[in-house]
Amino acid sequence: MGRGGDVDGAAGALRRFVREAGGCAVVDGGLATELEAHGADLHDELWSASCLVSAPHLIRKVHLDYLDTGANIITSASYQATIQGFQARGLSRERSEALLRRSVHIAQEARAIFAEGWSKGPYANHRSSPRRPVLVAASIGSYGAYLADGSEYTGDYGISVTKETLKSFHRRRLQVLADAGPDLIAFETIPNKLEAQAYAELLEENDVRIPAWFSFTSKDGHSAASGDPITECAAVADACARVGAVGVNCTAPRLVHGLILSIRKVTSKPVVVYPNSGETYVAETKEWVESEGGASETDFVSCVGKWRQAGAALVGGCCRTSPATVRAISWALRESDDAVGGDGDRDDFPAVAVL
Ligand SMILES: C[S+](C)CC[C@H](N)C(=O)O
Ligand SMILES: N[C@@H](CCS)C(=O)O
Ligand SMILES: [Zn+2]
Repeated sequence: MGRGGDVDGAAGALRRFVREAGGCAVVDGGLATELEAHGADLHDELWSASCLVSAPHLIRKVHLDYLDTGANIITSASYQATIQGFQARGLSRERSEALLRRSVHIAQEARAIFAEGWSKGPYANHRSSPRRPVLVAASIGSYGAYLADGSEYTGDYGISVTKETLKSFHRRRLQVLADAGPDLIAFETIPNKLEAQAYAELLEENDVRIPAWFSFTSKDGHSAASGDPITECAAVADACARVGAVGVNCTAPRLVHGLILSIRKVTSKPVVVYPNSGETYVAETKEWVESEGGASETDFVSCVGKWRQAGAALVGGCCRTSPATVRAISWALRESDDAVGGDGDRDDFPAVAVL
């Protein structure tokens, strides 16, 4: 990824990847959700990052399950992994940084195991084997994730938190994760414009050469969780050449279509959407409860073709979605591909590609 003049660098790289993935790339589903489904207890300030210490093998298994069900992008277990959060638990700075790097390496190991399985499989030497490219995204959860109070769904950090606060909070973590060698950096559940601005400045100042995506949360379909218009938030991402895709995650499925249309008004970068199940998160108990008018997983997958038509180029799931959701998304995209006369490249035969 070039600096300065290479203005379409990150977006161009993502566009090429999406094309290679068959016209729409499949993002994995909820990582924390699936860790819990396998018995992990995430009632902890570190949430899913606690598994980096207690159950790295489980993280690798969940990544593999998402690869097995069709994901083109797997997202590391670093969403709530922060140096500050680990240090608050008595870990040294060195150990905290090692855990951040480990989150990326676990995902890379899963990809290697997956590719190895296929290379020994019945299609290994098939001349016409189609390819399934796979990228590892390093997750960076918002400041609200670290606060562990659900503020990634409100954007309410208090007036004492400035752009500089956010930059100094994220700076070293971003550098450590970038140095671990992921293919992408996924800035997830961004609840306000201020944090997007902080990330954009950090990407430039730290000269991060790995393509990023900015993914916001929304509760109303028009604005980020804080109330900042989604068009203004997406415009921050659009203005940063190091951002390759813009979108929303951990947002109710019923809001996604309108959000795609709004985002497309201010950017031509690929749009990424990976909604949650439509349920509501209760931070005090760290449990999910049914929302009024919430969509079920089935409703969500039936919308995938429409989201693609609206311009989504990367589609997956967030909290309360599973490998079954990802399998269904993958199939839905294949169907929509057929409907729009796509090139039919989507398949079950993987090959590893790096941007
Ligand atoms: C995306 S939310 C469900 C992550 C967990 C939250 N930051 C918490 O610690 O409660
Ligand atoms: N990548 C994270 C996002 C949480 S909102 C996860 O799936 O657990
Ligand atoms: Zn989520």
